[in-house]
Amino acid sequence: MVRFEDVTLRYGQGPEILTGLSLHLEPGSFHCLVGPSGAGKSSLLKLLYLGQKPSAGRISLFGRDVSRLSRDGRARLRRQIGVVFQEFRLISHLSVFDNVALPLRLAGERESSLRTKVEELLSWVGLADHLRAAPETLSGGQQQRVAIARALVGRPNLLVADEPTGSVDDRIGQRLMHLFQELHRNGTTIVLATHNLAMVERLGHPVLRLEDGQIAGQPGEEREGLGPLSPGSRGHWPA
Ligand SMILES: Nc1ncnc2c1ncn2[C@@H]1O[C@H](COP(=O)(O)OP(=O)(O)OP(=O)(O)O)[C@@H](O)[C@H]1O
Repeated sequence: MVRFEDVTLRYGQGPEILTGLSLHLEPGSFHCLVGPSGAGKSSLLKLLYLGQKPSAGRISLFGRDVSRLSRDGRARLRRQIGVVFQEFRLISHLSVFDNVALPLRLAGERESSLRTKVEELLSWVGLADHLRAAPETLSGGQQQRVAIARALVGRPNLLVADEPTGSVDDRIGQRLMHLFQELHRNGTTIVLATHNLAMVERLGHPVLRLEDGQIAGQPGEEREGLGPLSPGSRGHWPA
């Protein structure tokens, strides 16, 4: 599903953020990505959703070497990936409904069929009463839920989420985690970056710990994840 081979990333002439990183994530797996602030979690996710090209190395998604894809091929692949951005990135001049409907409209889905999907999902995340609202009139937590609904509405094969519960209260956070677990059970591959180690432990999925440009533990080697966090490793990273 996801294969990184010797991937290095630097921005311009800056330092290497990721250094010869290799990684293999099986289809249908759920991994939590943790590590200190600035370790490069968002950068790794950016590579995953094709928002950034690596400086060196090879990335394959769904069995395709992404560097060999045409522009159209990249766009098609990108449509199979749902992304929850840390800073939401909602489109301010579109309503809540239209933000969530956007991926389906771009994929050419008919209005009659997308309406039900969008309304159901927005209802599920507790925003049924805000369909016509402008994003800036919502609280941070509500905007985050719109961003999550938009990432999920196309039923992506790969879901990439950057701190997806950072702005919601515990109750909503748990509900969202249930939703992610349900997606995982339905076969979606998920990579979730977070500082919330309690949530990581609750989820109980394999952990990828990013440190010094590498997945900690086996620098440069292919990883399947590190297993659940041990109780002793709780609380190492600042929120
Ligand atoms: N577009 C960019 N241009 C230049 N440097 C960048 C860019 N994006 C990120 N960086 C740098 O890359 C490093 C890793 O940043 P990144 O956001 O990936 O870390 P992170 O682990 O997600 O951090 P946090 O947990 O605080 O969100 C940081 O030093 C950051 O300043």
